[in-house]
Amino acid sequence: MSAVERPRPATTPPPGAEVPVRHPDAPAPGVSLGAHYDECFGCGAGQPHGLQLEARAGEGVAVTAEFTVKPAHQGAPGLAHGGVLATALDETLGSLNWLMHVITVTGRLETDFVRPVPVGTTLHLDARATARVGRKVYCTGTGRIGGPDGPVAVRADALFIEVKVDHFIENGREEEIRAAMADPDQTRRARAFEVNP
Ligand SMILES: CCCCCCCC(=O)SCCNC(=O)CCNC(=O)[C@H](O)C(C)(C)COP(=O)(O)OP(=O)(O)OC[C@H]1O[C@@H](n2cnc3c(N)ncnc32)[C@H](O)[C@@H]1OP(=O)(O)O
Repeated sequence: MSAVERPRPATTPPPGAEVPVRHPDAPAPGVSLGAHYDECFGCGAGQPHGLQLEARAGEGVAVTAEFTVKPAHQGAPGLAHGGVLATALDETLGSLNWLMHVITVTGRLETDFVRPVPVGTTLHLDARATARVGRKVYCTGTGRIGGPDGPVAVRADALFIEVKVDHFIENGREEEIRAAMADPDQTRRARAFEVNP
């Protein structure tokens, strides 16, 4: 099949796609996004073996984040599990929705594992939204070791799909949904589902 006939990858925006727009109420560059949900495996403090990833707003629709690989995150001896690294990228990319004030879920996540990541390493992540088409948000991200400008260890392109809050309410387990909705803190309640207050 020639390059002309080859179908465009699902994570590559089509020509003429809209440029993602930062919401006027998005956190200022440098501001920590905090955890969107305490029990989130990616960012919540309530998950002792979770990634406890910390993201902060960047310029435009971009974020940076750090995650330190713990012994609980191993695949091969002394090395991070690839699925955990993909989770770190998924979480970082997912946090872009907070800057656009849309609710999205991951539809597709294409990950390249470029270098092994030893336990104890801090992965420096960055992500940005590149395009929007209807409910589809295209984004890309990298994870570097040795510092924010260090060599790339993992990278991903992803397609997130905008959903209504019903996506979580109708599909989530009832006890967690009830608890999250009963949270007296309005921002925390909203952010559990990534709904903007
Ligand atoms: C800070 C927040 C961090 C959050 C943590 C990180 C994010 C996550 O991990 S979210 C959890 C993982 N993801 C999920 O559980 C999602 C499960 N999937 C679903 O619920 C559904 O398949 C969903 C909602 C993505 C799409 O379903 P639905 O709403 O019916 O949309 P559908 O009409 O099928 O698709 C909409 C468009 O997206 C495209 N699309 C949907 N899924 C994919 C996919 N996997 N690959 C490529 N394209 C896709 C469709 O082709 C369609 O495109 P077009 O508009 O051009 O026809």
